[in-house]
Amino acid sequence: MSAPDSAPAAAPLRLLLVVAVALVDVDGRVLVSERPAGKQLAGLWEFPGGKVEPGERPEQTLIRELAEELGIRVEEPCLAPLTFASHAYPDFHLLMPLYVCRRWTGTPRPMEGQALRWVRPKALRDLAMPPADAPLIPFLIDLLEV
Ligand SMILES: Nc1nc2c([nH]c(=O)n2[C@H]2C[C@H](O)[C@@H](COP(=O)(O)OP(=O)(O)OP(=O)(O)O)O2)c(=O)[nH]1
Repeated sequence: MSAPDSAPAAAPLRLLLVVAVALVDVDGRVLVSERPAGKQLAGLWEFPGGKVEPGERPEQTLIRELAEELGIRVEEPCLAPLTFASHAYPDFHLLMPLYVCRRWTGTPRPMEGQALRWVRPKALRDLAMPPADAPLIPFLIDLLEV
């Protein structure tokens, strides 16, 4: 058998399913959270959320993450799908549905010591966010900016 002419194809990137949410306040601002020092993408502002664990539905993941990260309670019918991110990082491919939520119980607070900010959707363009998040911003502007 002869050797192949071209180099072997690179191994496919592992697909990582992460779910995120834009919490929207009465003024139409969305909550972003700063990734802590020491983690990948540290210092960048992201939407609350996290990895979908085995056996979880994405909505269950969000409800769990919002309780853990922000100390708020969200009911599943209050999570409305908006769009998704599909982005190749060097070591994995991120698939990240983005939900919108306008109703929750409690006041979001930094349960893990992370910095939090409420920002207008247009102001997200000036914020340092993970590269996967940039294509999500126009959807939030269309939905929320008058
Ligand atoms: N929650 C969230 N994650 C995002 C966003 N944009 C983006 O690229 N990500 C990436 C960063 C991480 O690689 C992954 C989220 O994983 P994660 O927050 O559960 O995990 P992590 O990296 O903090 O690490 P760990 O929980 O395993 O310690 O998705 C976003 O807007 N929100």
